[in-house]
Amino acid sequence: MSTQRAGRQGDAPDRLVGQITAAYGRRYDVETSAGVVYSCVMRGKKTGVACGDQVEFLHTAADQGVIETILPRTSLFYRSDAFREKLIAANVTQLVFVIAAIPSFDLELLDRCLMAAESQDIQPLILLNKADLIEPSQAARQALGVYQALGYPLLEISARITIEPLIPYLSGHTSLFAGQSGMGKSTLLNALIPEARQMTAEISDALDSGRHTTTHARLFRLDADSYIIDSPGFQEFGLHQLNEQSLAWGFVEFRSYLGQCRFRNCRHLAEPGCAVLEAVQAGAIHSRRMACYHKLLLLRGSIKR
Ligand SMILES: Nc1nc2c(ncn2[C@@H]2O[C@H](COP(=O)(O)OP(=O)(O)OP(=O)(O)O)[C@@H](O)[C@H]2O)c(=O)[nH]1
Ligand SMILES: [Zn+2]
Repeated sequence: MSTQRAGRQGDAPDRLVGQITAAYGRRYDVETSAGVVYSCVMRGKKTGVACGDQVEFLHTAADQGVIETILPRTSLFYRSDAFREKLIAANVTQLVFVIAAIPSFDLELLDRCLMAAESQDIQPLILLNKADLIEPSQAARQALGVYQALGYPLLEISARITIEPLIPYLSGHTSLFAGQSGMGKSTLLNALIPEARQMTAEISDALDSGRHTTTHARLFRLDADSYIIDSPGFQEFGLHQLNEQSLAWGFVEFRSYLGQCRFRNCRHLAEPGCAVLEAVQAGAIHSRRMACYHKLLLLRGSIKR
């Protein structure tokens, strides 16, 4: 990715198009197809722009701009609770969910990220990092077998040893790297894109955060048609944006049973003749996944307990 900055181009503000390559605070780096980077803010008090978004902006001064319009997106990966939305990345085609045996991982976060990806037609890839930790990885591999059986690709890797096996999976995609803190996202990214380490340090310095860790989403070019968006680690992932139907649809193994229940408006809780519950009883749907669905309904306030 070029780090060339914009120069002054006359008095009348030009209207330009570019892509958000970094989102920090209320400032955004926007890169044009010519590889020029502008530091932009949103017009007025508007928010709602994410790393990866294509935007129209006015070139106001030197390397500065004001974002006027967010162009239509192909996808938006985000989380939300009852009060606010946290946009993570736009226009991604693949979610690379990074997980590792150590520190301990939370499968519910994986379930939730899969929901968010499924609802936006983003293709998931589960990346089990730290495969060099042989014993602990054994247990993780077993736990992740459930997802493999659902058809989700699972790749084992050790970022410390080599990231070579990951490269073919990234080709032609805009991949979002997401996961809990400490799973090795930064190590992976630094191995894939050596200048990423420097950029993370620069942002930390600019924000005076004193921590050289991923605090904001950032887009990197891997090759001519492959991009990576790195995102800060998270410990929770709300899905308030998804209604009951979208939640049920997000569990891929429910899909063939949806529409088969006795009641058309079945919520798959305890209704008689529920095809999804019958599939759980028959062992065709994992009870932990069903429990996760019920918990998500409970959190939405859709069911009372
Ligand atoms: N054994 C082993 N350790 C690894 C591997 N990859 C990363 N680590 C270690 O795991 C720790 C966390 O790695 P990071 O790359 O900082 O993790 P992160 O997911 O970016 O964490 P945040 O920046 O907090 O989101 C570091 O001590 C790494 O050296 C690996 O393949 N094997
Ligand atoms: Zn049902």
